[in-house]
Amino acid sequence: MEKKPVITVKNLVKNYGDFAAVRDVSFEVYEGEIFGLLGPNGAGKTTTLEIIETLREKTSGEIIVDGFSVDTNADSIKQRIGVQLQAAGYYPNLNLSELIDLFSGLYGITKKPMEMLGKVALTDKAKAKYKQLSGGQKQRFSIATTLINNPRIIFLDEPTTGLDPQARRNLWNLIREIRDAGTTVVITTHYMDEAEVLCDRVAFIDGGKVIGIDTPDNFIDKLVESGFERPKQVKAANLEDVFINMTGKEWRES
Ligand SMILES: Nc1ncnc2c1ncn2[C@@H]1O[C@H](COP(=O)(O)OP(=O)(O)OP(=O)(O)O)[C@@H](O)[C@H]1O
Repeated sequence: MEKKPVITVKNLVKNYGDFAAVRDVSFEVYEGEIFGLLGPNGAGKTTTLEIIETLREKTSGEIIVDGFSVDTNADSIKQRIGVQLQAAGYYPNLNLSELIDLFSGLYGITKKPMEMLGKVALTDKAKAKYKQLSGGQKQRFSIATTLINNPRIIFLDEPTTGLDPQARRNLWNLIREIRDAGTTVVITTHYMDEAEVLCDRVAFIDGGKVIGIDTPDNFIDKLVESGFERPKQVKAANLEDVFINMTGKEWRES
């Protein structure tokens, strides 16, 4: 199948004063994939994402999102993407249903709150306030808000940080469903197990530069071919398997 780029980043540079946070980043994200940006703290992932999202100015380079340049068509890009709000953006006195109404109004569109909440299995929480939700429910609600404007691409910055193993798996399934429904997903994560099972392709960023880009499988195969071996025989299960086995495979939220 022909891979069609939906995001093109060419020679992106971002300096904060004398400090070069992004040094020369180039990559493409293909339509319909889950694309992971991986790298150590401070590598420049969030800066890169925020520039693509038109929330931050670049120093130089070229960025095209769904055919539009961030330089000349930032508004068209904003209409085509979904970005997670920081928790502070959720007005404390409104319930989930009212928040969806509010955000729909900001986009100038009408969306049925129950339909949006249904996409993330939160209809029974329609009358709850954001602060009353569990960590997993908060993340799911936040993902629902990224879908309100029927975006072509959504951006998820560390969406599973702090979640328990079941909630994490539940969120992976949700993200896969969103991709399968035709939305491209760009995600950052510090969990390599998550990137391995979830991402179609990943880019490693370090010191403001892309140091590798490929499918997780290809990266692992190449490392093994190079003679790499794990220092210790890996056990057939790990502590996370024990956790899931003891607390039940089904996701729950008490
Ligand atoms: N507004 C700013 N002013 C100055 N320096 C900044 C600013 N924002 C980010 N930086 C610096 O730019 C570098 C890249 O930060 P960025 O947040 O993009 O990294 P990251 O890869 O997302 O890290 P993390 O994994 O910790 O979220 C860091 O050294 C950071 O301190």
